[in-house]
Amino acid sequence: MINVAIIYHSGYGHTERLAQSVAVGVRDGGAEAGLFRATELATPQSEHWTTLKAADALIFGAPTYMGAASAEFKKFADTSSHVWANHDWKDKLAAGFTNSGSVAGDKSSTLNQMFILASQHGMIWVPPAFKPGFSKSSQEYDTAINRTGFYTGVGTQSLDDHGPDQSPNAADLETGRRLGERVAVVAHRWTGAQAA
Ligand SMILES: Cc1cc2nc3c(=O)[nH]c(=O)nc-3n(C[C@H](O)[C@H](O)[C@H](O)COP(=O)(O)O)c2cc1C
Repeated sequence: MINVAIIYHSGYGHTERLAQSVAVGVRDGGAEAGLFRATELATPQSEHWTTLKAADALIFGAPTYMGAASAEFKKFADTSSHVWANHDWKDKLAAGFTNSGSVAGDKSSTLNQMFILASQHGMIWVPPAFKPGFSKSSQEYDTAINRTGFYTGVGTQSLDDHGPDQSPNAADLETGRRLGERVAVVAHRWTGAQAA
């Protein structure tokens, strides 16, 4: 069975909600989903590195803090240099998601960081391939899929005065779910495995 690992950080829970939706999508795509906190992968001694080595795809997730992935996610990325040395992740699929308070908020920087991390590992990047859902007067910002209009990965918006039980909204969570589903579907094509 295809195995997809989602490695994420979330300081206040909003990105964690998104990560959970991405995991639902992976399962909807017929694959197994594992959720891993980046803080549990802060040292090379973590047992989770073995699990990641066996995965078919890795999906990276982090909040955008000060125009970049959070420091905890960056710590995980830096620690991954020990598997970079062995090319453990070469030819695995990769994708990314981020959440932040502003509509834009420099989320592109975080998604580019994840794309570069994947490229340094020799991974194959899977963009969401969703059209921007809010670019016509007939569309509603609050209900649009990919309402923030990113192509590199999924970028959602949570309101700073709302808790993770309220925000990101249903459309953003659905956008994350679709990313997980897409990665699972592409992983089946890439590996030739049958969907479960
Ligand atoms: C230290 C810090 C820096 C932040 N920087 C940004 C930023 O650059 N752009 C933005 O849109 N929001 C920014 N925010 C808002 C967060 O992205 C937002 O609160 C998000 O929901 C946090 O996700 P989390 O709950 O998963 O930690 C920042 C928040 C914090 C705490």
